[in-house]
Amino acid sequence: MRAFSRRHRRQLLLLDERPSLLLALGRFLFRYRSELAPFATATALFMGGAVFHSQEPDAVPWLFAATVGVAALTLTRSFPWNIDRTEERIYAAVGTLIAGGWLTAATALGPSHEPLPLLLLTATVALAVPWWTHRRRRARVRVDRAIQAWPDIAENIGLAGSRVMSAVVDIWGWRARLHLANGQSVADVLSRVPAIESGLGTRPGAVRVEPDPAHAGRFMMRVLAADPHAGAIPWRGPSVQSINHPIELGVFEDAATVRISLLRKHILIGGTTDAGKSGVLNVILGNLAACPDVVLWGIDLKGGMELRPWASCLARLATTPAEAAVLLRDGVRVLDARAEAMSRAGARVWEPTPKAPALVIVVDEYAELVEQAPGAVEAAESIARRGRAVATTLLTANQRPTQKSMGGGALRSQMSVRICLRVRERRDVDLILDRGMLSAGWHAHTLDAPGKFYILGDGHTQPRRARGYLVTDEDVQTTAARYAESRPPLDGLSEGALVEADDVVEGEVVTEPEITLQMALRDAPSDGLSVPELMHFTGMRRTWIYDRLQQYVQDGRAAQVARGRWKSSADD
Ligand SMILES: Nc1ncnc2c1ncn2[C@@H]1O[C@H](COP(=O)(O)OP(=O)(O)OP(=O)(O)O)[C@@H](O)[C@H]1O
Repeated sequence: MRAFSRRHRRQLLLLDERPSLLLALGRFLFRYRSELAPFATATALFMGGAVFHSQEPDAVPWLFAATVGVAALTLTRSFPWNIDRTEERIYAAVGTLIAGGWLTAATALGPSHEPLPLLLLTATVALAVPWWTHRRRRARVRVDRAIQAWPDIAENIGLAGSRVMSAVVDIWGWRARLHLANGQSVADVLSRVPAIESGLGTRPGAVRVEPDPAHAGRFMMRVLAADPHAGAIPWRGPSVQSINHPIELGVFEDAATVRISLLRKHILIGGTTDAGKSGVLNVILGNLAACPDVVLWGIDLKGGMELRPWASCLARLATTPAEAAVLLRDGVRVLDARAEAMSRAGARVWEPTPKAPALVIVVDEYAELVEQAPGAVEAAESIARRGRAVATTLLTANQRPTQKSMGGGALRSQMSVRICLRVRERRDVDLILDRGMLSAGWHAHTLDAPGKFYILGDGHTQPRRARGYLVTDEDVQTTAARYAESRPPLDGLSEGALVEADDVVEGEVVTEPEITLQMALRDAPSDGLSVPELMHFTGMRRTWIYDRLQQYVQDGRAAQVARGRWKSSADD
């Protein structure tokens, strides 16, 4: 009996707590205020018409003039609604004309005068349909509801006390700036992203959280209704014809284009196997190949696997540790010669032109260089330290950034553009981007598709998430073939620095592809080697090979042993 009465009392209590019908109606009206706005406006007009008709019947000319005036201002100046889109302005002007016109007629005749009520109803429904279906309005309403629901969501997921400071709707979704309660951190928010997605009712992966660089107790939340990174974004070819202009690399999360300047910038690309490192490298190389004011040299110690497809656009390609060491040493010589000439001329920086091109040295897998050619590292670091002003820069791709290969951060600190694709080890984020980036919330190990990366550009303290364009093998082939013949030679000053150097043999510069060519001819089988084979060994263009062969034949150093096949004349 006692148990029954307790239950009974609890039921009575619950009944008491139930919101009253009025409260529920109020909540419904408030929640759907945007959808109900056309009916609220029609009701207000009806009542306004009744008041004006009985109290101010002489206001008719004023109301008419005000209606025309406001409609004209709306159309021409967006006033007083402050809307930027033409179609929205037209809608607002038409709505103003209809509402003002009806109010004027209701003031003159009375709101119940036939056919005014029917006209009001018809106009309300006709104007309500585009209002209800308008995408931007619906997006704004969704955001409003999410912001209202935030305190409850925050409480449920352990972020009680956090609040939305501001929110902006854009074409891909919305962004909000939030303030955390005392003692909460961005790391707490990051660990609750799936719970936030569930609370907001979005698809998984729709919510992105970024720290506010200015305040540890604030963060930015990005909610993507549509994901610009959902699919591969095809590359449309080079976007520049000079290194003086920023290249287009891909697309940020908010669908803005990623533009980076390569002029006087060392670039570090890092990412695990299949993260899309070659993709990013190819977008950059594709753009640089189209620039007649850049000379490209390449080092690829994985047998040229990565850079060989670009061989026709590379003035030099080193595929062995010895070749890499020579190439980097020459890079330093170019740098020194330029620096000296500039200091003589009192110039501050080397301005690249087709006659005085920039020199970009591409190093695929820098860790490999450190391991296989440790003697060359000093030259690479020297270029990293001193090369910017003389437009002699490094572009390195790293599958395995190690503490050792990054020189304890010395090399990284010179890299002004850092691109971090998906990494296998969480700590690699700090090696590629910067120390502390992992704990600050840049979780590159969670990037979920190839080509997605965080980019830390010159002058920015916070990385941004983006996806690179997808460059296919055919894109590489066609781009390399298209620009192969228009690649510039090095300027006279830089060439001169190499000629003056100690590897002069009887007045001729022996560069490392040339050494490879001579060795290949010397070691060729008795029926010689074909030009495509020699191109494969040296990584050089057909014309370059023919030039050298012609010269060697003249000098008696090589001979054509069969049709199209060559061998060294000296059988040593
Ligand atoms: N931006 C991109 N968008 C979509 N897919 C991409 C993108 N970049 C690369 N991919 C795809 O991802 C796969 C791996 O790409 P890629 O070869 O560039 O990776 P990687 O990091 O260079 O790998 P590895 O280190 O093994 O050479 C390829 O199948 C490629 O088609």
